[in-house]
Amino acid sequence: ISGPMAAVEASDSDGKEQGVETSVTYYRLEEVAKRNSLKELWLVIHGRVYDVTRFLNEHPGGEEVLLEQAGVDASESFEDVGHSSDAREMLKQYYIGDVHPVRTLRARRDPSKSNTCKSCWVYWIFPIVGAVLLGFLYRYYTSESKSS
Ligand code: HEM
Repeated sequence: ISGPMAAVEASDSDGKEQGVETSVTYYRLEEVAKRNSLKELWLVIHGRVYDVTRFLNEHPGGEEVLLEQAGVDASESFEDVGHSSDAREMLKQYYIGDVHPVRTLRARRDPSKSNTCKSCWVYWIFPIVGAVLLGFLYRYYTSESKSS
């Protein structure tokens, strides 16, 4: 699954005209993680995705720290610094969307995934054991027929 998730439009009286402003684009963390270079740098702060590519050389804290947080959840490091309210205001201009709430979906999917994996393991181990056994049986019988 790749590409930004379909935009979900907030209901608005004139939704069609305002669609671009009122819609929220959801990005999966995998999508954000790909933008981890100087060419394209996204990071997550409090569930929101920010494209800070053009902010890199403007950041008073330097581009190094942003590169370190590239493509990941930077909420903690952002708070640790104790950014000013000015800095928080600046976030808005780099906001591009929210993190897709995929974790709950995955949590639901994972147990079944491991279950099917267990069973598929069983499915291929039986034929292999069977084939080895057949091999031994074949050798046993052919050696017996030779000796007798
Ligand atoms: C888009 C996100 C960010 C914005 C808009 C931003 C903005 C700013 C601004 C305006 C300052 C100047 C001080 C202030 O006003 O608080 C600053 C300082 C600083 N920022 Fe950020 N920042 C962001 C993300 C981060 C992240 C993820 C880190 C990771 C550690 C970080 C580390 C720092 C540090 C260390 C300073 C202190 C610089 C100093 O004290 O000389 N920033 N940032």
